[in-house]
Amino acid sequence: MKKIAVFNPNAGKGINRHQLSALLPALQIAGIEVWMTRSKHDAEQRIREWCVAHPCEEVCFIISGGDGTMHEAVNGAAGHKHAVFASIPAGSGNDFARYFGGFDLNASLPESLEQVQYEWHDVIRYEMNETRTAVSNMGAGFDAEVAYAANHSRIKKFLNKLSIGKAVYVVFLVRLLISFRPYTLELKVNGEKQIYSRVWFMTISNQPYFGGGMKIAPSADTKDGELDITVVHGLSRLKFLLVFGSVFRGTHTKFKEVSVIRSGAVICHSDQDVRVHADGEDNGLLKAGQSLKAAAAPFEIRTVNKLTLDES
Ligand SMILES: Nc1ncnc2c1ncn2[C@@H]1O[C@H](COP(=O)(O)OP(=O)(O)OP(=O)(O)O)[C@@H](O)[C@H]1O
Repeated sequence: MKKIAVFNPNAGKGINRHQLSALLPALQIAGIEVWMTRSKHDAEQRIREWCVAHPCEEVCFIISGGDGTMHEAVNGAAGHKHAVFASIPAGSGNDFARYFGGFDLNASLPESLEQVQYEWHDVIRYEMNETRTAVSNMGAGFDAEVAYAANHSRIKKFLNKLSIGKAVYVVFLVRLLISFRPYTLELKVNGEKQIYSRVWFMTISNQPYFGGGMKIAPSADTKDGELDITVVHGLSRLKFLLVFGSVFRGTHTKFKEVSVIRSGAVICHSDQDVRVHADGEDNGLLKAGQSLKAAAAPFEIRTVNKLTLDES
């Protein structure tokens, strides 16, 4: 199988920039083509071009970056049935690798990649301004605002260099806790309409983790053909902070203000403009009254089976 390793030098604290040059000869000897992304959207664009040029070729895209780079890769390869994805986690959050597994960027990488097996998983196919795919999760509201503010801040890079990149989220979490305006959300799920008021955020999950290790949807499973929808609503600012803290342990679902719904598809409407993310990447504003449609697309993605690798 053809193997292409895609490195995002901008991800996380920049380990790719520092470690890749030492590993390049080994990757080349192993016949692994290496691309370094040049800008945002470059990975998606180049993968799309490669897939169009090689419609029938089996290929493994080994993505070294964070969830945003994997999101781009999966969307670049959309429709190419012969693609497999592997992760070398190098981002700040790395929720893809936390669930699907990942490889270390070290001298044994080419050898490890020789032994892998693959598994099919569901993805989230969503439609807002265009039709796209999310691998791990997407959401609307407070969390998307925090991610947007953090990713557009100058201090993220600085904190990443100090290996405390996640601290930037705490800074903006506190700031937005004061200014965020909860919204009214209408969901169409399982043939029913449900309305939630004072919504802080809503996530649509394919797998349990989001936001860099928070277990927002503890029961989510990428092979059940269902989306796990979590709505956090009707809370004071103080209680929201308490519930948000409990997400790290996955105990938030005990609160009555946290609704969990499982459905194959969902249509969302908000009463005000609300920010949306997909795999932690900003997806713009869902305008008041605009539809966000999402559905589980069963067994649409093949990822490297890390467990098999560990056992071999
Ligand atoms: N060469 C590049 N220069 C600037 N930005 C890039 C480049 N290559 C990719 N990007 C962008 O960098 C952003 C951050 O990448 P990514 O999300 O993978 O890392 P992260 O934010 O550190 O990790 P995580 O999403 O897991 O928290 C993405 O939006 C991606 O599109």
